[in-house]
Amino acid sequence: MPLPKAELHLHIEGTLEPELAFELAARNDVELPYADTDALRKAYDFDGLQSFLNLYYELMAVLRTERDFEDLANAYLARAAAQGVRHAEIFFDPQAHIARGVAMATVVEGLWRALGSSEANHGVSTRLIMCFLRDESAESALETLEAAKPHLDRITGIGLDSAEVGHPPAKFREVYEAAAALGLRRVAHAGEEGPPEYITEALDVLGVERIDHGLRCMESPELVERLARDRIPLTLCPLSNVRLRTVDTLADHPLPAMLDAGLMCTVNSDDPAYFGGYAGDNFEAVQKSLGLSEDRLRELARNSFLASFLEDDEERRSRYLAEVEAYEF
Ligand code: HPA
Ligand SMILES: [Zn+2]
Repeated sequence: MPLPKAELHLHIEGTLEPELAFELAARNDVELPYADTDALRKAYDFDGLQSFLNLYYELMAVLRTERDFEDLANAYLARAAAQGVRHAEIFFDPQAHIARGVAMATVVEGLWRALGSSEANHGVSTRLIMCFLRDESAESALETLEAAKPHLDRITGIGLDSAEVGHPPAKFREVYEAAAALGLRRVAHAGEEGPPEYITEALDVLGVERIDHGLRCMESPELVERLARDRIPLTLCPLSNVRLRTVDTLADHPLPAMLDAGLMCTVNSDDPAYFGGYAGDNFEAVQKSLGLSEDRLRELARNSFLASFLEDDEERRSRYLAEVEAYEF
């Protein structure tokens, strides 16, 4: 039995495996510019975030109907469950779909068909986090929040993703304030490719409760001290960092130094179909390459539940935490 864990950094569009991409392309009569799954997999050779994002947005063309989003989410939940994920807080990128003529309702209700029955079907509790694309305008983010208003019973929080450098968090101050007023939880990608200042800005200007990635905090001792003191969760994605060349190899990943510095780290998969592994694969990879002790692995699993948005279900959180403490390696 794998170590029980929560996944807090997972883009549902990044779980689109080549086989499902071709299945949906056939179903929706969409032509993909790749001969087959092998040819597509050969395109998974990224030299940074933008080269990945180009393919990530291109493949979304196959997602058209509620059923497509439902199938995508069910495929992820089944794989995640098999790797010990007991709770998943799932990002989605509505602007990337609305721009292609796919309505917010199609995306959210399609995902919900899988998420709403996930506990019964997969034994995984879920939350949905709507991300704004930071390389789109602040006005577009506000329009997206407006479009989401009929669906807020399905949506727990907001996030910020896509191309980071040149798009500082403060650009989205207004939409984060509006979302907070609606009772939405707030997270943001920061310090993946962007500088440590973006992490500080996400905390101070956007009021985020967790930082997605946050790797580059290690360049600022003052920031590390603050993040550790305030127990700000960082949702790290080790295999993603290697594939997007944020670190050279897994053995060079700063996770051990981050844990030693007292940072509240969690381990997640980001876009598992593209980066070579799901949540459990990421745990296994850091265990093997970084020699993390069982205590450290248990700490990472414990952190994932402590950092999750389960405040409305503390009984469940306690149950998950008890599973972590009782786990035998
Ligand atoms: O790793 C990522 N970083 C930024 N934006 C993203 N959108 C999907 N995955 C990512
Ligand atoms: Zn991400």
